[in-house]
Amino acid sequence: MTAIWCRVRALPGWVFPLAAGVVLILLPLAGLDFAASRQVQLVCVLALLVSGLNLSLGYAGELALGQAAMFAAGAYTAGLLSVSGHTDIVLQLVAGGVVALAVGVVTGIPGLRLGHWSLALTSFFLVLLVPDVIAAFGEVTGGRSGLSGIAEATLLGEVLEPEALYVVIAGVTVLWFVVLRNLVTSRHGLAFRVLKQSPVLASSMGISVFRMKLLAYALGALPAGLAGVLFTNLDLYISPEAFGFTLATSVLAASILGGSTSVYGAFVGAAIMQLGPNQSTEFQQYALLVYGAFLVVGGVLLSGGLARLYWLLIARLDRAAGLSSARAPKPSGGQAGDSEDSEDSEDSEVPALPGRPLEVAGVRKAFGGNQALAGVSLTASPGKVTALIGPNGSGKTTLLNMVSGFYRADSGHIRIGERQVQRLTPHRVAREGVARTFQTPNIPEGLSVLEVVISGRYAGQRASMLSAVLRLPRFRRVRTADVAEAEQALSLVGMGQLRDTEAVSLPLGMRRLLEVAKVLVSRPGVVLLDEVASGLDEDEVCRLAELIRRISDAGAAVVLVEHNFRLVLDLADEVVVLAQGEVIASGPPEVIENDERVLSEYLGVTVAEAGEGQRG
Ligand SMILES: Nc1ncnc2c1ncn2[C@@H]1O[C@H](COP(=O)(O)OP(=O)(O)OP(=O)(O)O)[C@@H](O)[C@H]1O
Repeated sequence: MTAIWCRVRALPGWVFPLAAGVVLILLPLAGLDFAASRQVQLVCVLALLVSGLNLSLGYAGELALGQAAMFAAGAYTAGLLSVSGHTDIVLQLVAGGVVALAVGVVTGIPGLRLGHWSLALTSFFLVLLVPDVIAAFGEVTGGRSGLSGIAEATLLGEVLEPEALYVVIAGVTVLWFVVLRNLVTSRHGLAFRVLKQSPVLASSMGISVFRMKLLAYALGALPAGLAGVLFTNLDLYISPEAFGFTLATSVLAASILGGSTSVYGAFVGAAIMQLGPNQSTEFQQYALLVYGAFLVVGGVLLSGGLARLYWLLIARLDRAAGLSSARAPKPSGGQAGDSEDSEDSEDSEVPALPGRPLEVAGVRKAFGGNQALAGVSLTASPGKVTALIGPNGSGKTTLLNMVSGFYRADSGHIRIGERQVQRLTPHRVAREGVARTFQTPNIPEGLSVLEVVISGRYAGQRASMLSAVLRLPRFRRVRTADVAEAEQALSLVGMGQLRDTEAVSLPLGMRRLLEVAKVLVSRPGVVLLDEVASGLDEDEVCRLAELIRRISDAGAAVVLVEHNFRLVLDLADEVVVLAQGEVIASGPPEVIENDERVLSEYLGVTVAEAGEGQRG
């Protein structure tokens, strides 16, 4: 039994879904009657809708109920094309997909621009409006009594018989799931997962939060539009009631049930919803009530949906068979890399970094009446470590947040090389070559150590979504480079053997080193390290110090915010001391460690006491 399980697990992850897809397409050969065939086709239609929602809700973390509106857009596009004599299914699928995409973009932009819950609210109102909009254009759409006179679809001039239509519906569904699987297991899927958990982290890595969320929402419109076209050709009649709030809630319920962060969970959730409750006419009367109760209870009790239960079961079987769960594929179905664990190597080279000078001039920032920075100036040069020290609340983190674009300066300038960056958004600053760590390590859940490091390369190395979806050579080249560079960076921080471990499970010290490895693979020109040594044991501090030195030797301008005075004195080329938002001293470490004001304000000792301390 164990041997069989090990063999099954050794197969590539895509084998089983592909086999299931082939079975789905060939199902009529098993002698499906008309009713059963119709149900399977309705499952496909619902699964397309649910997978679109999963993309924005599960992957980009944006609750958007607009799928019903995009479904309607696809359905009415197909219906209207058909009544005007354009029955070709390919033409309808292209047109329905494009119109749904347009609806997604047009409704997504204002919702996402406003931020917070705005997309959820705008898409909610959009769904409420759909029946009224269809009714308002009654002369074209048939109004509340529906659009009839839809002719059977054709392909290359031939009418599609029911069996052929089945193959088209199942085929489009399988194709879309292949596309979705390829997308979410690519570096774009990784970027979506980072974005969902921490937009701050994502933007500090050069990912445009707005663009990525819009992309997920608009891309999710595509399967909804296709589903609409297929639904129209299945029923040959459409009316506004089919696209209302009840449908939107059933899509959301199926998404939560199957697991919104799962590709295939969308199909399972849709199948259960379609073959279960949606069958009963009695249920239809109370559908909204039941969906609502299900969302509340299911959302709490079944976190991660059936997909999570599935992965827990797989992990248990893996353990029973003696397989390391760390090597098991992630819930999204993807393996981050295929190569063997690398040996740690203290001798691994830090690649040359495109260092750029950072210049902060007269920067002021107030939070209400609290003047956090009162005209701070400093310069960090490439190839040098510039330490920023000062008592708690003196403004160090605020300054890092200003440089990386999270706060806007009230006045003053910040330059990276020749470029003024004080008005740029965080992801644009990151694209200017600024990489940073956070005071509390910001590591997304559910990512392996290797995936976390790979995510650091997202903004620097471009491979289009199309190349990811079609698995073009460019995608494979970038993926190979992603894995190789991430492994090299991990070996530099001495964590090569941990590449498949879940990153959030690491102790604090290792999470800090992991952040440094992630920073490194982004090939930064300016590196901002916010208290990276805190929580590290002595060994780790030594390894970190060595690493920081090598990063600056490789050419980067390093700004080190640190409370460990000894580390600062050992490592820094230049020290800038802040107190109450002002620079009270700056210079080489040997000057700073004897500066009376620094010793009294920062360390609370006199020069004589400090000297005794060092002698002791
Ligand atoms: N988002 C914010 N809103 C309001 N006040 C803030 C904000 N961020 C920082 N401050 C205030 O600005 C001042 C400087 O804080 P900052 O975190 O930059 O200090 P720090 O030197 O990094 O301190 P620590 O060493 O404790 O991290 C503090 O008085 C803090 O309360």
